[in-house]
Amino acid sequence: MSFPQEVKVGVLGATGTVGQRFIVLLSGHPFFRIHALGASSRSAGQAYGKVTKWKQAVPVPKGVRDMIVQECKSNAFKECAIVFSGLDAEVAGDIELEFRAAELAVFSNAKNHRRDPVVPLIVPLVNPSHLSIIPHQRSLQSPALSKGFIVTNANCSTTGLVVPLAALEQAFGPLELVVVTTLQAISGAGYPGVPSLDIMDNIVPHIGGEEEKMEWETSKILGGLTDDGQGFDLHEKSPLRVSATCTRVPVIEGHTEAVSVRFTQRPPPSVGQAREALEKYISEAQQLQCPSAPEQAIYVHDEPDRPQPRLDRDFQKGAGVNVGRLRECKVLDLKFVVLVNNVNLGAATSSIMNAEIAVAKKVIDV
Ligand SMILES: NC(=O)C1=CN([C@@H]2O[C@H](COP(=O)(O)OP(=O)(O)OC[C@H]3O[C@@H](n4cnc5c(N)ncnc54)[C@H](OP(=O)(O)O)[C@@H]3O)[C@@H](O)[C@H]2O)C=CC1
Ligand SMILES: N[C@@H](CC(=O)OP(=O)(O)O)C(=O)O
Repeated sequence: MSFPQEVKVGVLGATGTVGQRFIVLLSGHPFFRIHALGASSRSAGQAYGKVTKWKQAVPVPKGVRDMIVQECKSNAFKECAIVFSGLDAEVAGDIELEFRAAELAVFSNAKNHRRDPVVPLIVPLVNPSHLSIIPHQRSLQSPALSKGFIVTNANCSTTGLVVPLAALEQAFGPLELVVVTTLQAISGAGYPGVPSLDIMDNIVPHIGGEEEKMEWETSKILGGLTDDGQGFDLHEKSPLRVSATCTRVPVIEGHTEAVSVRFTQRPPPSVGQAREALEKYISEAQQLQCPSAPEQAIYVHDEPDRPQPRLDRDFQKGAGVNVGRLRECKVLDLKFVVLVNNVNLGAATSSIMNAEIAVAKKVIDV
């Protein structure tokens, strides 16, 4: 696969937790070049390095430190072929619509447009085929667009869940039931996020709206397109029931999830068969040789005490999914533990990989 030499990109919400990870990843990217940065009026007009409460483990990249942060208005981003959004969901909806209307390709982390019937919700290691709805999305705008569109990536916990589920469905047919309990890192709540007095020495057994997102998004991602290619079938030919419990734990980065699944296929696959299917799973992002794709989409740990967030969240630059403790479930069929880096594959890495796939598939003309 040959990629272009240089593609100008912008980052909205550049000062936030996800925005900062975008900056780190894009600064070392082989062909995406950071051209414009946007945030709120509190930050606009000031140098990025001065206004950002930088929390990454590497210094602010030199080329970005002195860039002036813009207001999130499309005019300041018109030279960008791609705009990544790490905007607060309070404002992301309208800003992203304005950018799309200005013929910009928007790759968003925010939840606002995920349920839109013509906006693809793409986890790059699972369903890049959903990009094929974009011409229809453009045709529905008034006036119809030739370049602009919105692609969203999923909730960070959903992202970690659907990769092993996709591998199991590909090998053994539709799943029927999924029960998942998450232990989510505090970075998932942005900065400054959860007060230290709430999370130290504690577990908070509720994250507003999170369980509903996991239960709904999973079917859109694992389902296909409708027969006319103009909508999503939401896995409706074989309805998938998902029950999620989401908790916040005192971990800085990396969401852990305990998952049990039941297959429609009887008898269900054995532990050994499932292990092989998970390990052999190859995503389209890998086949297209996207630079941000992991070498292995799912790494299966055999040690009984892995995956662990502190040890495994940066494996493969946080671009793959860790699975461990694969075993029989005495209530459903199989159970296992997932670890996903919520800020990388759960957010910035997925957006970047989605954009790489869109470039590779020529959805974006660069
Ligand atoms: N953190 C995570 O693990 C994940 C987050 N997400 C989603 O990604 C998005 C960003 O999350 P996160 O980085 O954690 O959030 P943060 O709160 O850390 O950052 C929010 C960003 O939005 C900007 N912003 C706030 N208000 C406005 C406004 N009125 N106009 C323009 N920009 C504004 C902020 O700019 P300023 O600094 O100027 O205020 C900041 O850059 C959210 O939608 C979140 O739900 C998705 C998956 C995972
Ligand atoms: N709610 C997630 C992060 C997030 O912002 O999710 P979403 O993009 O679905 O709103 C967490 O707390 O870990």
